[in-house]
Order: sequence, then C-alpha cells, then structure tokens
Amino acid sequence: MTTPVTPVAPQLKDELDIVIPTIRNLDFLEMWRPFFQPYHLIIVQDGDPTKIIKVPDGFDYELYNRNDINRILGPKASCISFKDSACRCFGFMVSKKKYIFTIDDDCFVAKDPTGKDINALQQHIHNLLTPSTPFFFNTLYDPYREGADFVRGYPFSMREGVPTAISHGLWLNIPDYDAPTQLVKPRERNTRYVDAVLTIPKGTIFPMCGMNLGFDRELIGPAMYFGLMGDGQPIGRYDDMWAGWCAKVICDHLSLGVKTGLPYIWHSKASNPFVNLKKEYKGIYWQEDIIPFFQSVTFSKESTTVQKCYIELSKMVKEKLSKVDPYFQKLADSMVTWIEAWEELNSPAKSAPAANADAKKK
Ligand SMILES: O=c1ccn([C@@H]2O[C@H](COP(=O)(O)OP(=O)(O)O[C@H]3O[C@@H](CO)[C@H](O)[C@H]3O)[C@@H](O)[C@H]2O)c(=O)[nH]1
Ligand SMILES: [Mn+2]
Repeated sequence: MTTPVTPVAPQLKDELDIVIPTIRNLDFLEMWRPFFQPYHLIIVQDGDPTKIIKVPDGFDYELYNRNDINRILGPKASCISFKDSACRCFGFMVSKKKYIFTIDDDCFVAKDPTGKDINALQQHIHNLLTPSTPFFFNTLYDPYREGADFVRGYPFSMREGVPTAISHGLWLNIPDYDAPTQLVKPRERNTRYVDAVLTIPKGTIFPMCGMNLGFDRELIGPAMYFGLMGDGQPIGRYDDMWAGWCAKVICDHLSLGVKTGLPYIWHSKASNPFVNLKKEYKGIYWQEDIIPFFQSVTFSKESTTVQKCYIELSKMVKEKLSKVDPYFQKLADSMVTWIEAWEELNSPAKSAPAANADAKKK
C-alpha cells in the first residue's frame, strides 16, 4: 500500500506577496504561472486609471490604480510617484505579508546553463531565509548554500551571520544599464550566468535594481520607498537606486544583510535610451554628490527601528542634499509622508482589510 504523499505547499505561500508595477500588460504572467500561481499578487497600475489591465485567469490578486491610491492615502498619495516604476512601493505599503518579491512586466523566466527554467521566486526565498555575512567576507561566496561552507580562517563567532533583509537578483539578455551606456552599447546583451550569491559587505552601498528583487518587509519595508520620480519630477529611473541607498545604510546600522546574485530573470525589453536619458540625466551627475553623502551617513544610537532611521535620514537629506538641488527638500518631506502613510496603513490599530477593501480583488 503506497503511503499518500501530502502535497508540499509552496514555501511562504501565505507569507509572501508578489508586487508588479505595470503601465503595459500582464501577459508575462503566463510564463511565470507554474511558479507564481500559488502566491497573491499586488498589481500597481500606473498611468491612465481608466485603462483596463487584464489579469490572466487563475491568479489571486488585488489591483490598485491611481484612483485607488488617491482614495486610500488621501493627501499622502503625493509621496507615490506617477508615470514611473517607483509606484510599485505602494504595493509594498498595502501588503500585509512578511515577504515581498517585486518583478517588472518585461521580465521572463530565464534558463540556467543546464537549460532548466529558473524559479527566481524560490531562489529569493532561499536567499531571504538564510543569513547574510556583512561583517566578514566568505571567499567561497554563500556559505549557507548546499555544497558550500565557511572557509578556513572564517571566525566561528561570526558564522551565525545576520538576518537577510534584501535579496537582489540579476538579469540575462537586457542588462540594467543607464542611458549613456545603452546608447554606446545598444546591442550588448548579458549572456554571463554567474552561479553565485554574495553578501554586500557592511559599509558598501550598491545600485539596487527593482526589476527582480525580494525583501523582508518586516525587517526593512519602511525603508523601501522608491522616492519621487516621473511625472512632475526632475528625475526618473532612480527610484530603485534611491531605495537601495537608503535601505543599505539602514541595514548596516541595524545589522541586517543584503545579498546580490542569483536568481537571474530574462529581461526582454530595452526601454528607449533617449527617453531614459531625459529621465535620468540629472541623476547621473547628482549621484556624484549623493553617493559620498550616503557613504558618510551615520545614525544615532536612538535610531533603533527602520522608521526612526528613515526619519533621521530624511533630516540629513534635507540638510545636506538640498544644496545639490531644491528637489531634495521635497524628497525629504516625502520620505516623512511615506513613513506616516506606512504607519497609518500598518499600525495595529488599522484593521488589515480596511487598507485593501478598495482594491479590485479576485
Ligand atoms: O511610467 C512607468 C514606466 C514603467 N512602469 C513599469 O515599471 C517596470 C519597469 O519598466 P521598464 O521595463 O520600461 O523599465 P526599464 O528601463 O527596463 O527598467 C527601469 O525600471 C526600473 C527597474 O524596475 C529601473 O528604474 C530601471 O531598471 C515595468 O513593469 C513597467 O510596466 C510603470 O509602472 N510606469
Ligand atoms: Mn524593463
């Protein structure tokens, strides 16, 4: 008599939301169906709210357009960008789950060197459920991976690692290049599959790309604000970068880990480099001042939570970056509005369904 096999529920099935910003369509979900269907989707529809976005049958989702964002946040909706992928952070705010995976609608399932489809979500879950090693570099890469370990000389007192807050995945085919690089290398494609996951060392910031990204919302969610970008703003396509710089300095202060590397997705659309140049050119020269600012950031010992760090950081942004451009005063204020909105939607007092009651659900 064969013992019945109890189906194994997909890992973190009820603890993870998949957040997708879209101004196009969701046809890409068909390819991800085997990996994504068990999970709840939060779709943030950007652009014209009267446009109907078709969600393929069989997916459990909630969808928010600009009207929903305005209705739910009221005046605080001013901190959520319009006409930029930055709008995705609204999905982070309304989620009630511990983990988030966010992916762009032009990212598809990639194949590993053996030709096997890569379950990017599963790899992000592994990255997030295993510790990081920001204080001492392990030369054999991820020591928590099957078939790897800490190398000789790695202090045993540090082998427990720290909780992982962010898992940053990469991209085959169209790499995440800035507009100038896209312009000079229009046909360059990334074909290199590097089979590694690395912890980004403490004290090092990095360019976080939002198109294939996982994070622990309870550990770092309030820092994952994608800033004021797109319509009405002097800058675009620095949404994920801004969030990455803020999140990393806060992770360093709170002893949380950030990993980069596997999983890969297949990025299919090269956005228009001329349009991108117009969106990001200010960021390209502002960042020469922004990076030294973040490298100099230190938090007070009173900043013991992400929210407290973020508010302290907003004050530093206002004080030290406003001389770069008045935009940073507005951004600093929006950072505070973001935290206020986050607290409003996520404080225990506010019942979870209320925040999602307005969403189009299925
Ligand atoms: O106004 C907009 C534009 C786009 N979106 C949605 O956001 C993602 C990314 O859009 P796209 O693929 O066109 O952008 P890329 O140039 O490939 O990548 C940039 O986007 C960020 C990474 O996510 C980062 O700034 C760059 O890497 C898609 O899902 C679009 O539908 C939008 O919502 N609003
Ligand atoms: Mn893209």
